Amino acid sequence: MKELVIATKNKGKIEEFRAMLEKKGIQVKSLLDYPNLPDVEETGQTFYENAVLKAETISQLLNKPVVADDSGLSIDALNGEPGVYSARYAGNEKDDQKNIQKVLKKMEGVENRKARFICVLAFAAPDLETMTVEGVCEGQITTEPRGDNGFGYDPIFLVDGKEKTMAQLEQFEKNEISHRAKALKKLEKLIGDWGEANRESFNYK
Ligand SMILES: O=c1[nH]c(=O)c2ncn([C@@H]3O[C@H](COP(=O)(O)OP(=O)(O)OP(=O)(O)O)[C@@H](O)[C@H]3O)c2[nH]1
Ligand SMILES: [Mg+2]
Repeated sequence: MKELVIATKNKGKIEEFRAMLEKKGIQVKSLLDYPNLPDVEETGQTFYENAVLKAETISQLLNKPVVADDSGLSIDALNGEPGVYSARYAGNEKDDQKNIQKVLKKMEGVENRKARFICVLAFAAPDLETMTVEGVCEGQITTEPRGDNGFGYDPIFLVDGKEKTMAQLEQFEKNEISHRAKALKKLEKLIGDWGEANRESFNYK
């Protein structure tokens, strides 16, 4: 089986990449499989900068092809917050419940609830120019959490065109419409079939 390293420690992301890629014969590894690697500090101002930083740093350290995901929630009425700070919006402990409560508090009484999830994927490989793609999923912020699936802000994100929050969708349904799924589809178009990417230049094992 071919393998692909996703430069993330986020278990929610890892699960989604596994579900989307393993059915194509790609075994997904994550930074949890490489516990000795240093943390990559997300110093960028944009999803693009952070995704490229994570992908290139880890690809250089492992000398392998690596995909990194930098993603977040952008709320119109909050001028795009929490944005690149989505994971740490309510503090460095990256607590999903605290992040949700902070958003709901800021959105109290706010009429315009329009928001979107954004996912930028960067693909870096030895001797290859790094590629980036973006996927967007539009929706509305609810007034209270609903549903137990997914991770992050999923329970307060009502997906446009569905009468459910992202956390009320089954994983396979989220993986049909999510920002991450859309970005991955674009990346697959750029790379071609992951099997095709299994060339020496990509150093797949
Ligand atoms: O409800 C959600 N459904 C999603 O599908 C989703 N995708 C991203 N997010 C939020 O944005 C942060 C990413 O920040 P992020 O890209 O820096 O990742 P992270 O720090 O969690 O892990 P890593 O990949 O950097 O190791 C996450 O923690 C979440 O709060 C999501 N929330
Ligand atoms: Mg992060």
